[in-house]
Amino acid sequence: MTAYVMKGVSLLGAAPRDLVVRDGRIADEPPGAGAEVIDAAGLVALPGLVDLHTHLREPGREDAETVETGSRAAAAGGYTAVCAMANTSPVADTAGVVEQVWRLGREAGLVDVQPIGAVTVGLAGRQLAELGAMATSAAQVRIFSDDGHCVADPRLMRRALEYVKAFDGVIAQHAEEPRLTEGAQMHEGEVSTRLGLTGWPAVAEEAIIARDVLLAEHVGSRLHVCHVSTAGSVEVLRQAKARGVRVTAEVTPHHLLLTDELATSYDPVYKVNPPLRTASDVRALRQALIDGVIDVVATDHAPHAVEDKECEWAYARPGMVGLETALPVVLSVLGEQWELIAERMSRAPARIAGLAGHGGDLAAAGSPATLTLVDPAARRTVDPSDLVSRSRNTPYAGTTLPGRIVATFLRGEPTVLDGKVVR
Ligand SMILES: NC(=O)N[C@@H](CC(=O)O)C(=O)O
Ligand SMILES: [Zn+2]
Repeated sequence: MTAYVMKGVSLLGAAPRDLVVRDGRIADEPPGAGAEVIDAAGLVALPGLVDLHTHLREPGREDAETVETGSRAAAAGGYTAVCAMANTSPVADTAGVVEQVWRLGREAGLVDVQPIGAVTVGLAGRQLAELGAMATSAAQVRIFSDDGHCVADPRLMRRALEYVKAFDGVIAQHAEEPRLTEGAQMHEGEVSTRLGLTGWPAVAEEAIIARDVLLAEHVGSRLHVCHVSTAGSVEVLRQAKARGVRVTAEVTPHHLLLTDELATSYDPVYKVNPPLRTASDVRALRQALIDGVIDVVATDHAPHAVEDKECEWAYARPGMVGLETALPVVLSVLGEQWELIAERMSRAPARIAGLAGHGGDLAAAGSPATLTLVDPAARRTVDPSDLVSRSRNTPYAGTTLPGRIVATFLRGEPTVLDGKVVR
């Protein structure tokens, strides 16, 4: 195994030093002859990023993304682990499907692909899927989600929370009261009124989060809230956390940066679920991320084929790709707060997903060399045709963002060097 020495690298913004990688780990002895030298002057090393919410589309929509192409996009974005959402076709609601995704991830070998299992059979919200069989499968599923759909039935949600408590699993909820979002096309507010589009009200998210934190408190189980998008949701979470409820939450890069005003273009690239909200929601989400009311930035990378996006707004699928722009967007929002970025994009998601070997301390000799090197001084104008992902539905085309991922290492092996995916 090749040894590496990263010359003049800054660990989370600290003074420059040399970082030696040997036998897959951070070493505190000299690299020895034959080590590859990486000129890392001006670069910042972060623990490899971990995404709790990635749609890899395999099995079923390999024309939009595969485990392999999504893994490549993840590595290019500085990720070393991704949690693959269950809304594939067939749905990841059996041990067989989660094992298939897990095995495809291992074969691609670029990031650790941790499958998420469905909560209910076929995401239909009627009966619990075989959570135990998925947990004890080779994929060792710990996170369950019907993402794309809400587990709307409170009795099923309660039973799911009870079931996973035995193995310290977590239910990740897509919080959307379906009766309040029938026919919804965008955020319900001033802009939707102006455009005459059916609105998706903030309360449809907030009502489910309020219910679910109470259920999680009652059961004493772990709840994770996917893609929090409103200021009101932040307040519900703040109160629940203050009471000691075992709840964690994520926000997407796009909800930290973009607003519902973009819908005035009628360009479906801005159509996403939950929808882009208002500027005051964006402000509340940023503050919650800084405060820790929101634990994690998760991409909700949602690749879609051209025919599903380049059509009329009403017919377009919701979702945007995000793996390759997540860190640049977060840098543009938070600035170079490296400790905070490492916590919200690597350590906290690794803890929530139970991914040992991710979110480690790069200053500690013996830690896995699972890391990413970022050039914070570089700026990049996003060109959809440059994306590594198989899909092109980025809302940032033509936008200039700070930060470039120069290299990514998974257990001492480079997956990205000089900004290019190695394999
Ligand atoms: N976020 C989206 O707009 N779409 C996701 C599903 C989801 O995360 O709800 C998808 O699978 O395309
Ligand atoms: Zn969702």
